[in-house]
Amino acid sequence: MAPLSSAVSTYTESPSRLAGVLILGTVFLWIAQKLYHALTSPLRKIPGPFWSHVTHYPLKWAVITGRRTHFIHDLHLRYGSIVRISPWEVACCDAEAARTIHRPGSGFVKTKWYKTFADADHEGIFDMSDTKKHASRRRLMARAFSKSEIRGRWEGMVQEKVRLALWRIDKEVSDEGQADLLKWWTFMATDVSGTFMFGESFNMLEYGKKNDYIHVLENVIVGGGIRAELPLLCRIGQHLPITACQNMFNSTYKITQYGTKAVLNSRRKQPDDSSTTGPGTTIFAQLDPDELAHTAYPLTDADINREAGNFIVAGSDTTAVTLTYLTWAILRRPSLHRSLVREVSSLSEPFSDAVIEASCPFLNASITEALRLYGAAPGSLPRTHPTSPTTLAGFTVPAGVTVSTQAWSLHRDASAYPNPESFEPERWLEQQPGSTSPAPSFPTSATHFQPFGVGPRTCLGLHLAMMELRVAMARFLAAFGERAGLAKDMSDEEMEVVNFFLIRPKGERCSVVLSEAEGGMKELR
Ligand code: HEM
Repeated sequence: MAPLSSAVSTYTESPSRLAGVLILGTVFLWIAQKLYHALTSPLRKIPGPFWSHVTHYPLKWAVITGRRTHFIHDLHLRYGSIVRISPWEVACCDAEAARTIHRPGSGFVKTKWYKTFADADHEGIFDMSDTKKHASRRRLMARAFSKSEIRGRWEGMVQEKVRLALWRIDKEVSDEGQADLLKWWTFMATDVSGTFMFGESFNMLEYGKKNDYIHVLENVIVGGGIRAELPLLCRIGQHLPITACQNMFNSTYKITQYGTKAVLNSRRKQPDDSSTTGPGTTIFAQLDPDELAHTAYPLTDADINREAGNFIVAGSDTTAVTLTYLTWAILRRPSLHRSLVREVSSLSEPFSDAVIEASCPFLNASITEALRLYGAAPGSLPRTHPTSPTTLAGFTVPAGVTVSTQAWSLHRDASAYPNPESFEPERWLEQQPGSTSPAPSFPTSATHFQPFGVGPRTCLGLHLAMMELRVAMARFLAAFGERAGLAKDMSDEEMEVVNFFLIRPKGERCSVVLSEAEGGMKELR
């Protein structure tokens, strides 16, 4: 017994040695537990890098550095259409698997990632995981967000905001030599969203500079993306005495404050409740009256407040960023730019969204192509099946595991899109038999095209977003024609994509110039 008691007394008399032994012991147990998990995990047969068996930190690093979509895409290129990206998460880039996960009645639900992202004490349509409650909320909203209602009630407002944005772009070029499209498209989309959800424009286009609200909006998306993946980092950041951290991680409650306007304005009477023409007060004043009367989940003021916050976050930067990349991609290709100017100049004024959709095949194909390469929300859409294992791309994925699909990779699958990284609107044009002009084919149901998500959780604002993209791009081309071009100091590197749930250009701007030409800008204001 003597040697043992002397060993024990050596450690108790030397606290630093004892601490060393405890640390070594803890590290040993941690490694043993990780190895045990790696060797016994039901995910161990799914292809993936060795680290994915034991840690999620390489993935989390990609999140913090704004490269999550690229990181997962590289893993798909190396390991195939199904890949393990962390000890408990699997990514699929397989059209059939995407259908299995997202089809109605699949049993897959949104994971708690969405609740952490939304960071609200009251759930909304974006983060609901109860499928019955979600279906009821969608039915309530379906009529107000339908294409005919969106066009009938809101097109005039969208056309007006677009005109104002173009006028501001023209003026900024006159005053400063160039104009920042990312800024003006963001102001335009935010003013549209404000009027649509809250019944009041933020007047960003009139003020012409970022206000507190825009900063909140920028923070809420980046902060939400980081919070959802690294909650601990966010909890620490919230309490650090650093303004940038506090703004980033505490911004959700400010969005909710704006939501009270939506509640007040939605109570105002509609000019004409029954018709699908005429302006709206807010989108919440146009919900389906039958559903409102009979739903098992009535819409309270707190719900309206929450949904208004959801919609403004979901609907502003998404549209603005996609539109910025669309304009940039067109201006980089002079021959495409020329064709589009020609196509739009054949429209007679005042042309409507319906006319653009029906008469501008090249423009519609360019929008589709921009959504393929630069749709603003191309990242993982995490889902889980709470009760059953599922076979995906030939592998069994147990119940409770997070599975995700990312449009970024599906849209870059060379088997569906030859030369996938290249912006080629022509790939969406089909020659109709007997016709000399191309016709657009917008494959909304195609399994390899999911810029707005897919299945019952597909984007609610799709028709509003598409109308903004069409009207803004057509009016830009009509107003500036071939005078518009990228500023000389704009590099491709500045437009490289960074990804914090949504994507953004790395350089945070997209500057354009307008060359001198007879006549100046056409028909604005
Ligand atoms: C180009 C613009 C837009 C893009 C690329 C886009 C993309 C998406 C995507 C990919 C989803 C699916 C998210 C998921 O399944 O996890 C989604 C959902 C959603 N989007 Fe959009 N969106 C855009 C514009 C808008 C607009 C203008 C609104 C206006 C209200 C909006 C409202 C929503 C809502 C409420 C959801 C959640 C739907 C649900 O879970 O039932 N989006 N969007």
